[in-house]
Amino acid sequence: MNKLNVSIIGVPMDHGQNRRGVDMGPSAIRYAGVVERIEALGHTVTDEGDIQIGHADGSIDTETNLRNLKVVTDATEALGAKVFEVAEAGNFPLVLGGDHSIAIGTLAGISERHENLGVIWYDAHADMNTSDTSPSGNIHGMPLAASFGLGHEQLTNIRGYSPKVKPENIVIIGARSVDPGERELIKERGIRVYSMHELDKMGMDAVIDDAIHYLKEERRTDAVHLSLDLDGIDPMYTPGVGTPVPGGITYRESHLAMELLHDAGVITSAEFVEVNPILDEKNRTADVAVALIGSLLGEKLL
Ligand SMILES: NC(=[NH2+])NCCC[C@H](N)C(=O)O
Ligand SMILES: [Mn+2]
Ligand SMILES: [Mn+2]
Repeated sequence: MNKLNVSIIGVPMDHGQNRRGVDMGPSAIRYAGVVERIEALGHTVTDEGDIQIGHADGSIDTETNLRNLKVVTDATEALGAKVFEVAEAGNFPLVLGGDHSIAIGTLAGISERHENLGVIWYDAHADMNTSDTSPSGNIHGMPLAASFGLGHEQLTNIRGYSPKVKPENIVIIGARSVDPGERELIKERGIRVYSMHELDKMGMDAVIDDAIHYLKEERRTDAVHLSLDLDGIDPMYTPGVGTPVPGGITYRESHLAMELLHDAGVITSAEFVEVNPILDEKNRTADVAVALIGSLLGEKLL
């Protein structure tokens, strides 16, 4: 099997939403043994440490309807630079969140190196709001829209270019909570969504197969980023998330998904986000994140 040089980048940020504690996600995932788990598979791991995150007061700006815009912009800019640097060096970027707003930075760093990036968004949510449609002002509900160029200019223009991805190169898996503005965008931009409905009908095996075929054969993407929000999984397995939605993907289905993605060899970068140790039970959610990272990077029973 292909051995990787994995670069771990922690992003202890909780300013993209309003439940404190998700900034401790990177420590919890490290504590759950992520480095050892990856090294045991024969990969080399460099822990690049954490991106510096500023302070913010948590208020929503009345003019922009955005919470903590400045600090999120600064953090995603710094993350984008780091991701670009490690990817340029030939390493596999593995970003640990932190709330999902950090994906704005990850995608900014990754996409700069690719003509036709694909994205798999494993999430209960579509994260496709803009400041105009957001019910919360929370930037963690906006990274996908920002990455295809919609929303506040400071969010769309990280690293000085926009858009980062084509909407047709995005696949969402696990959606079950979608806001009205997001629903419109999904239809209008032709974004491929495997909601819980499709997952139940087709099964995870066929969903991943279909998604890979779509991204590689139809869309001809030259790299695929996996953005995995732990709330995509059912909260009975991952209680430590800020916006849990019942009726989610199971633990077993999620492992199968990671194994199939590994076997297909399509994923070129990944991030695991929204682990909130304050809301968790005995670090279970971080343990699931580490186990899924193991499967994604080649762990097998026998
Ligand atoms: N990354 C997440 N957990 N996002 C949750 C977003 C929830 C809701 N759609 C919002 O815009 O506020
Ligand atoms: Mn989510
Ligand atoms: Mn999300």
